[in-house]
Amino acid sequence: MINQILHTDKYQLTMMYAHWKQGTKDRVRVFDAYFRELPFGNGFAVFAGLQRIVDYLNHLQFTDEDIAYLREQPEGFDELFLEELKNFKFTGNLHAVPEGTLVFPNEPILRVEAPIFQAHLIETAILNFMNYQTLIATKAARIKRVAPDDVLFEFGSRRAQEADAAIWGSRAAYIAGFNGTSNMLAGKWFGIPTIGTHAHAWVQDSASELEAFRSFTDVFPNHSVLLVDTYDTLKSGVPHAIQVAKEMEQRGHRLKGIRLDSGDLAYLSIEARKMLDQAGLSYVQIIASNDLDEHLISDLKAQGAKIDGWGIGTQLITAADQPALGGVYKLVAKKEHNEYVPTIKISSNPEKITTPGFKTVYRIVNKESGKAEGDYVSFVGEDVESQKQLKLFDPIHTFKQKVVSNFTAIELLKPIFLEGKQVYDLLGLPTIRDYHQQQLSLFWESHLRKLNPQRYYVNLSEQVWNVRMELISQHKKF
Ligand SMILES: Nc1ncnc2c1ncn2[C@@H]1O[C@H](COP(=O)(O)OP(=O)(O)OP(=O)(O)O)[C@@H](O)[C@H]1O
Ligand SMILES: O=P(O)(O)OC[C@H]1O[C@H](OP(=O)(O)OP(=O)(O)O)[C@H](O)[C@@H]1O
Ligand SMILES: O=C(O)c1cccnc1
Repeated sequence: MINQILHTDKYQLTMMYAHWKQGTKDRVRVFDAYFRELPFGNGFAVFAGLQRIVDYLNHLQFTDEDIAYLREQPEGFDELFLEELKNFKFTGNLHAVPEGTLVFPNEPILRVEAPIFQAHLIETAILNFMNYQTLIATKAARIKRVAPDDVLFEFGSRRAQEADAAIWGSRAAYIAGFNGTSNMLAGKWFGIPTIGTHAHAWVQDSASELEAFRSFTDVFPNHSVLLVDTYDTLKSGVPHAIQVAKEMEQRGHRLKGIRLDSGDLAYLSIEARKMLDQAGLSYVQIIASNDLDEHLISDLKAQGAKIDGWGIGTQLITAADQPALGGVYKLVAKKEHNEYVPTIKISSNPEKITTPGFKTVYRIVNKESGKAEGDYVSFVGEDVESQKQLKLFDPIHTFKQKVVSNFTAIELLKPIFLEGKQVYDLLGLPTIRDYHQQQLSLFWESHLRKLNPQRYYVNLSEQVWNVRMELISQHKKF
């Protein structure tokens, strides 16, 4: 991977410089990364982005060219500071939840503990990778929920917000259960199965539609999916596909599928299915594409559409109905004399008040039902695992509470880097996909449904809640 050290906001560098000037650059600080609101009105988000974050941290280095560029800046960075940057490397700790984990608002998904000099620099890139990939994995999970048994193809490269988004978005969709991508680079880099049909141009460029189908299937006798809507789907495209499929049968081959890319996909798929079945071609699959998303797919299913596979591009890869996840990276503790001193950011908007302290997060799973009861944010070092009972209460509406016993507390944050060294072996994509499915099985259906899901609570331990309240009253002059 490439060195992206200057993929940061300028204010990170100016704060670094100011710390360097004041002699405070090595103070160790703790930052939490989290988001405040779930995207798409969904009941959960799917964390993705860790692989890229790990690559990024492993390759952080200011090159001579980077330094020369910084030297040109009007702020006039001191030569000794630029010299210092030459030795820059990440020496801190990073904890994160594994990719594929279901995550919820206001819980730390990632925790950085590092000299402030480093912790500032990496904020922008970490949020950039986490926000985009988590957004796309979440969108993909919504699509997967409405078509759990169908084949889902990610077709978005041409419409993605540039190349990185296409490639990493494709990976995020695969984590959430997509079956393949049309993007060859994503296939090469990540081992995602690649698939492709053909474009209208193939048909337009041939002497006739029939000729186009014959020549394509001659070249790919076992992998052809024919696009049937170039001229007239039911009068021309499907009959020609049937004719060619029958000819293929004579040679011992099977047409894999047809693709519908326009018109009324419910009506056309039902009619095409009938025509294929009547011709004895029930094995030929019907793939649909055309600006699809989870709403359209679920609507098409309700209309009885006979579609086996879905090619999904624009709406998925651009998260068109909510193109950004508002994940943030906030200072929560200062390490002083080996103690973590909690720090808070107050806001007139209660949702923006941070949760102070050096914290971790547990998923509280009921041993009897096997289902998650809620997440529990505590200070690192609080003994959560061996407690007999745990009081879960909503941090804002504290009267909403329940006591759980007979539970397992699973710590979600795992050590990824310790003192700058990667200590976590990144999981392979098949393992991440399986893990994601296991994660889903921990949750009641009511939290997973697409429309108006039941809220899943993220609770604070009493200690965290008390410190938060103390700091609010210290700082806020009502
Ligand atoms: N039965 C259906 N119910 C609801 N939406 C549908 C149905 N069939 C298709 N759609 C969707 O309606 C939208 C309308 O498509 P569009 O305006 O592109 O028309 P089109 O017939 O596909 O024309 P074009 O040739 O320009 O692609 C698409 O997002 C498509 O997926
Ligand atoms: O619709 P999406 O979900 O983004 O999926 C990708 C689209 O890309 C291709 O279309 P093309 O680029 O040929 O343009 P079109 O939309 O006019 O068919 C394909 O035929 C799909 O329609
Ligand atoms: O292979 C396809 O059919 C395909 C790939 C990308 C975009 N649209 C269609």
